[in-house]
Amino acid sequence: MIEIEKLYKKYKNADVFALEDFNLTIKSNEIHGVLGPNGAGKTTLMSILSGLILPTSGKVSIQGKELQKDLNKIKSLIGIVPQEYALYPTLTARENLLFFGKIYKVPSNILNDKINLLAERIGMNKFLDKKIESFSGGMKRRINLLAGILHQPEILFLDEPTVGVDIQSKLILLEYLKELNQQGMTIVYTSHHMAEAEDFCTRITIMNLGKAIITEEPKKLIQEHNAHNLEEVFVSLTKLS
Ligand SMILES: Nc1ncnc2c1ncn2[C@@H]1O[C@H](COP(=O)(O)OP(=O)(O)OP(=O)(O)O)[C@@H](O)[C@H]1O
Repeated sequence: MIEIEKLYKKYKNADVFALEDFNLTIKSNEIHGVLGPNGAGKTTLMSILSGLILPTSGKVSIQGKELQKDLNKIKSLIGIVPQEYALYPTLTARENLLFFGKIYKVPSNILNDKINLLAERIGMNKFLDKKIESFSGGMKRRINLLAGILHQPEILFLDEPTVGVDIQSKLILLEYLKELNQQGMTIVYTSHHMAEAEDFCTRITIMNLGKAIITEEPKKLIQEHNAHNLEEVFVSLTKLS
């Protein structure tokens, strides 16, 4: 479970808060979508939850551990798949994954087998010994995902994992993420694709201007707003006033 209370973030030299009185509880085993227009604060939130940047104030606890106090313990419980590729282009996919496996302290006697197994699951086993620079966007995203889950985290943070991805890679990614969720992984993801989020997420939070506007199951939200789909609800709740 992730508990976020009264979270504020103001970047140096910024005039406004990127996050302002942000409160949210993400339950275990959810696929939780964090949705919002450009600049809403999604990446800022994900970066704080992943321990990459510090909040200005507020409290975050992950699996009962306070983020600022127990960051090292929390880091072994979480996986991070950032918006930008975290991969070294001149190394092969396998070399990249070996590197991430070592950082996350995956035992070296099982690391290579694990890489083979996971790569096979997402259709990348034939490409493991090819350099990242030769990969399409979808292939990079698939390897990027494996880099974030090699250590079997309890919670996975994904920032726009399907951007620049062809439909085949997208389906493979989403199907595999659902499978990981069924095996017990909590998934927190950001996206601008409302149709994708509607189908993929068990609950979503719509945020705007640094604040959480609403948290609900997509179907309930659509019903409650008498809308046809999530996009309609999203547009009406984030309208510029
Ligand atoms: N490093 C930074 N320094 C100063 N301001 C920043 C920085 N990063 C983000 N911001 C500001 O914080 C606010 C929230 O940005 P953030 O990137 O978290 O939004 P987002 O919802 O992820 O947007 P997008 O959908 O475009 O990725 C914006 O006003 C942005 O300009």
